[in-house]
Amino acid sequence: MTVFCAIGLMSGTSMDGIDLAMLRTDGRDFVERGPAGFVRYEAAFRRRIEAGLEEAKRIERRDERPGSLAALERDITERHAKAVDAFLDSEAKGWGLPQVVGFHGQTVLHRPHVGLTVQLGDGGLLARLTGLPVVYDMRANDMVHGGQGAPVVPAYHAALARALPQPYAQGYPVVLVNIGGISNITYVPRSGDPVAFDTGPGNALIDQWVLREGGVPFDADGAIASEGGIVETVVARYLDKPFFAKSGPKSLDRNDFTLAEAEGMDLADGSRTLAAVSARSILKAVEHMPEAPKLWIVCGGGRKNPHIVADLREGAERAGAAVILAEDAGLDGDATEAEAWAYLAVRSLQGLPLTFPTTTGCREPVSGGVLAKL
Ligand SMILES: Nc1ncnc2c1ncn2[C@@H]1O[C@H](COP(=O)(O)OP(=O)(O)OP(=O)(O)O)[C@@H](O)[C@H]1O
Ligand SMILES: CC(=O)N[C@H]1[C@@H]2OC[C@@H](O2)[C@@H](O)[C@@H]1O[C@H](C)C(=O)O
Repeated sequence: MTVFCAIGLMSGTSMDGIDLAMLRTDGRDFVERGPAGFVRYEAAFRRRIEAGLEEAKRIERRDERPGSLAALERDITERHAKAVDAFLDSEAKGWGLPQVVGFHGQTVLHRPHVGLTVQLGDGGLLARLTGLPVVYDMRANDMVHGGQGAPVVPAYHAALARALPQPYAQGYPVVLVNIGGISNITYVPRSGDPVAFDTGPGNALIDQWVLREGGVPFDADGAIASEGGIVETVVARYLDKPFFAKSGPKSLDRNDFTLAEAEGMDLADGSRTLAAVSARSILKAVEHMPEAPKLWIVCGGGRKNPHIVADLREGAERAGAAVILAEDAGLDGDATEAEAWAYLAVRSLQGLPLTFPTTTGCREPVSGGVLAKL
């Protein structure tokens, strides 16, 4: 068994900043989780990325960088390099020098139906700036092989689910749910391949709503939603969308769901209603799972919105399943995606599959990623 020390970097669809995490892993069953960190983007930079999403709509070939996107890609990469340097000097000090960096970059466009996914992130530049080998562009090869290009985290979710501490190790099928800007699930049966897909909007609509209606970037601890109620007609409008009737594999672009269905509510009702949309769209995913899960493990920033978690718990418990937070299972729900990128980089170095027919719809299990050496 060859164990690598790897660092993973994730800038997700919430566009709130860079998550960093360190792992020692063989890219298979052995995973020793290390320190994690986060560098927040200031509001002006988040707005630049948002503007970048608009410009990216013109992209037809994935290497095109129209308008400000080339400059944005360089700035995103430089920020990742600074984040790595600071992380190695602080949280990760003493954990050893990583042998590889797994670099997600920032998704600015995702159109799986035409085989196009674009992550801003210059792996070669990051390798030069950090002095470390970098594995990047880990979605593209999956698309070349007929996959959705997302979600890619399930290989790591499955490794975590197979190493759960007692009493949770009895709980199969286990579902790991990531409530990020968009939510995605990985269904892990007692044996066999994981099943995965995106489930719908996570926090992105809530963030957009509270920014527009209240001038704040997110509904911290669900405080705004606590003042409001669920408008069921709005929930129904969202859940009636054809996306929810489709079975997986399926994946979303951040702009596939908008606030169009939410217009007319006041700030608090909107926040509460969109939290319900987030939870119920995750629960609807059960319709597309091979069996009803026994245990849900919640990762991602949305687990800090108590309304999302309460709604999810209520629905899951009604179906006889338990809902726990990542931390209850000894995990770090903020770091899971960054850890996954570290894990996937090690798998990429070894030529192991990153994705499977049951996770992205690729024709056969495929590896991926591009290695930028020094
Ligand atoms: N204390 C909190 N209370 C409520 N919501 C929170 C809190 N902290 C974070 N969030 C939500 O979590 C979001 C960030 O989540 P996360 O970091 O998991 O997303 P991401 O990694 O960008 O997304 P994705 O998984 O889609 O790539 C924030 O934008 C916010 O909406
Ligand atoms: C194209 C893209 O960046 N998709 C993200 C997004 O954020 C959550 C969900 O949609 C998931 O499919 C994916 O990220 C996770 C990390 C993944 O690939 O597993």
